This record gives sequence, structure tokens and C-alpha cells, in this order.
Amino acid sequence: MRLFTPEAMREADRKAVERGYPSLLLMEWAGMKAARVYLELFGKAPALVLAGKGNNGGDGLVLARHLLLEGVGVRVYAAGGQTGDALLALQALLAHGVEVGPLEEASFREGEVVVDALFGTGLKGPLTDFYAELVERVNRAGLPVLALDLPSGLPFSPHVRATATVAFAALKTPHLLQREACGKLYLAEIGLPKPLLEREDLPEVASPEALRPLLPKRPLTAHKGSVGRVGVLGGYKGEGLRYAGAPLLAALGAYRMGAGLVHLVAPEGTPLEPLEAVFHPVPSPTLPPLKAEALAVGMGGGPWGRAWALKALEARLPTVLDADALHPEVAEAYRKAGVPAVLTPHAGEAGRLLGASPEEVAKDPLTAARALAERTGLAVVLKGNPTVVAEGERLSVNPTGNPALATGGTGDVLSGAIAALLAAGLRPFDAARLGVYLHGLAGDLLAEEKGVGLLAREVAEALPRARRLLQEGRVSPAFFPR
Ligand SMILES: NC(=O)C1=CN([C@@H]2O[C@H](COP(=O)(O)OP(=O)(O)OC[C@H]3O[C@@H](n4cnc5c(N)ncnc54)[C@H](OP(=O)(O)O)[C@@H]3O)[C@@H](O)[C@H]2O)[C@H](O)CC1
Ligand SMILES: [K+]
Repeated sequence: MRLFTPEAMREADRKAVERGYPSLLLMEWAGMKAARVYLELFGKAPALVLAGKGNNGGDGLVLARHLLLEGVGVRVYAAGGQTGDALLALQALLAHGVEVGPLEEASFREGEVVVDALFGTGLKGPLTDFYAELVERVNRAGLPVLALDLPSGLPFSPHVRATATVAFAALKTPHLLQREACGKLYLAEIGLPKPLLEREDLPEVASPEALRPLLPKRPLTAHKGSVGRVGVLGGYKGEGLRYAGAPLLAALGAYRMGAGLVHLVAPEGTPLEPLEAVFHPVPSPTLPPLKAEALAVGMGGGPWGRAWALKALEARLPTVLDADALHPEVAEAYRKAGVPAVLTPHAGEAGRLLGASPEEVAKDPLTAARALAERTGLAVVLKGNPTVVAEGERLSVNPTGNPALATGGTGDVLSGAIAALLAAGLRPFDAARLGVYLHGLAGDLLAEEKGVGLLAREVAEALPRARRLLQEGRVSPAFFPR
């Protein structure tokens, strides 16, 4: 599944028509599928449909007709000046005897659900005047809002804040970068010829179908030395022990992602946990002899972070570099040595590596992740909402995860988990996108059970469940394709 820009989507639309596909069919499917989502979410609650004059409005007029046929009360207000398919959709609705009022007269009534069909991918700039006010009125009305294709106004402000959004044909960048405005996301297939959606040049949205084949197999003859051993190097012993738990959490993440054995190289005095690890207490950053296929480095390293990373480099093993190991000279040393590595910065750390502010990075994580991958020549996991994985030209946007994961130590668990996948033989880009996906899914499972207040170790503990769901093809998708 690819992440489209609104322009790329319009291009696909245009190409379908060039191939002879009747665009009215696309609109009919879009409106019909959106009506289905409406019924699923809001049952027979009456609808207030607000339709613009373009094709997004046309989708809304189709939806109104399908809701009417299902016995749902509809009040429809539309902009004037429809042409083409949108005009046909209007005529079809009028033929059913539905009154369509001018948008200027739209009013909100208690108990109604607003269908936002004002603007979709055709918006050319921020809304102003009448439409800016209308969008603010929608938001102030306090009614549930179902947005068609995109909450109107995105990617600019002001924009509608929807309860749910039905994306047509493919997800578009605002769906993931401005997810807050979209509410619950649905993806509706509307009959576009498949090849038009296969755009290798666009970022991938990580999907269960794409990731499942990457899961490391575990043969009957497996033993702890054959499924991937991980070395965790981190921690700091200076003014007191700071973040002493970080390397331990990475070790847990590695075990829970299926590592056969985890070596824990940490400062003397670090608690000897988890019991299953092989402990190497050291006075300062060193690389003791250990049998491993991958390393996770830097967690809780404080001022030792750089030293840990440069010592670890001597092993010449695939390595996850996190937190205090994230320095430009470290990245450069790994690139020069040709050692495969995965950098796992958050926006602040990525900003430090790129010479940009955290806000700039967070605003456009796709560009930032790509720039960092290009600059370092390494795989990059840019953690955030959404988390973006980049390597060379490839970009993967992760759909799993939720704000409950914003708690100390979850990043350490992720480092260990990715290292376990590297140790099992996955390439950096694949280990990164699979690790990120499962880590987010583990967080989603927990958030559903417990809400906010998770502990990082619980996220590690939920990894096997997430992995099994993916393995067995039972992940209920973040967006519901239908
Ligand atoms: N993906 C698909 O294959 C299909 C998508 N469909 C739906 O169509 C919309 C896109 O429809 P389009 O007609 O291209 O555009 P919109 O409906 O989003 O909006 C176009 C109108 O908006 C006006 N406009 C543009 N910018 C502004 C602005 N800043 N302020 C006010 N008005 C603005 C524009 O007017 P112009 O006079 O400037 O041209 C248009 O009138 C897509 O999102 C889907 O919902 C199809 O239904 C099925 C196939
Ligand atoms: K809309």
C-alpha cells in the first residue's frame, strides 16, 4: 500500500479516465462505501450533508442518496455550480425528491451527524472567508463528523476535525501526517484499476501483507544459537547510575522479539536482569568477547554513548544505534566502515543530526527521515506520530502505535526488538519496519486493554502476541479496507 499525495491521487484518477474507466463509477462507489461506513458508525442517526461544488461534494450527494435508500433522514446543503459527475450526482438525488438547500443556509441540529463533503484532494490553498467560517462552525457544533476523503481544509488550517474519515482509493499524506484531524480512519476501495495504485516511487504504508513474509521462520531444529543472538551495550556509571534500566529494557525487547540469547554489556552495578541474559559487567565502555549476530547500542549511555558506539563498531556486526549513541561522527564511522546500522532518533535527536529544530523535523518527518538516511547512508527510524523508516530511496510510514507508548523506556524496547530481527538475518530496512510495526501493534493491544499508563516492559511483554497476530494474519487493520 502506497501513501499518495493529493496530486498523485488526482493523477491516478485522471489515468483511470484516460483508460476509459467511467469516472462516475468511481464517484458512485466512493459515496456508496462512505454510506456503509456511516451506517456502521452512526446507525440510523439523521445526516446533515454539506457538499462543495467539486467531486468531493459529488461523493457527498451520492452518499445522501444511499443513506436515504437505507431509511436514514438526510438534510442536504450544497454549493451551487456543479458540473460533470457532481452534477449527475445532484440530479440523481433530486430525482429521489430530496430538497437541496444552499450551503449558506446550513444549520446544525442536535442528534445529527455532519457529513463533510466540502473539499477533498482538489483544495488548492487555505480556506478563507465563508468556507473558513463554515469549517469553524462545523467544529464548534459539537456533532459527530464523517469526513469524505479528507477533512475539508487539510493540509492547511482551518480544517474540519472529524470523528472519522473515509479515504477513497488510497491513503493520502494528510491522513497520516495530520491524523488527529481525521479521527478514525477508513480506507475504501472504489474500483480504481490496481496498477494505478502500484506506485513504487511513493512511500509505503507498512501493511500486514507486506510485513508478514519478513517474519523470521523458526524451524523445528532451532536452538538458542541458531535464531539470532543479540549484544546490548549501554548504560552509564558516573554521577550515580542514570537510566540503569535502559539496557535491561533493550534486552527484554530483544528476547521478546525472539532472540535466542542476549548478552548484556553494562556498567558494574547494573541490576542483573533479565535473569535470562548473559551478563558482562564492565567498568567503562568495552567490547568483551561475545557470540552475537547483532548489537543494540547506546541506551542510557549518557556521556558514554559515543564510546559505546565506537567500541561496538569493532565487532562489525549489524547494529542499532539509539539515544546517546546518536552522533554525527558515530554515524559517519559506521558508514565508512560499511557496517550495516539502524539509527533510531526521535525528532530532537534527528534535528541534532540534521542541524534542524525538532519542530521542523516533526512537521515533515518524511523529508527529514529521507534526508537523514541520505546524509548518513544508514537505515533510519524516525520515531514520532507517525514513525517513518527510511533507507536510500525507500520510505515506509508506520500505521501502528498510539500516544500510550509515550512513556520512558519504550524506545529502548524498540532498539532491542530491531536488533533481534537483525540478528535473525533481516536486512536493516526490513528489521526496522517490521520491528516498528510490531512494537506499535503491541502498544495498540495494550492501550485497548489498559488505556494510558503503560510500562515499557509491558510493551516488550506484548511483542509475542503482536507477532503471533501478524503471523496468523489476524491483525485487525488500523484502517478497515472494504
Ligand atoms: N480518488 C479518486 O479516484 C476519486 C476521487 N473523487 C473525489 O473527488 C475529490 C476531488 O475532487 P475535485 O473536484 O478535484 O476537488 P474538490 O472537490 O476537493 O474541490 C474542488 C473545488 O474546490 C475549489 N477550491 C480549491 N481550492 C479552494 C480554496 N482554497 N478555497 C475555496 N475553494 C477552493 C475549486 O474551485 P476552483 O474554482 O478553484 O476550481 C473546486 O471547485 C476527491 O477528494 C474525492 O472525494 C471522486 O469522486 C471519485 C474518484
Ligand atoms: K471532505
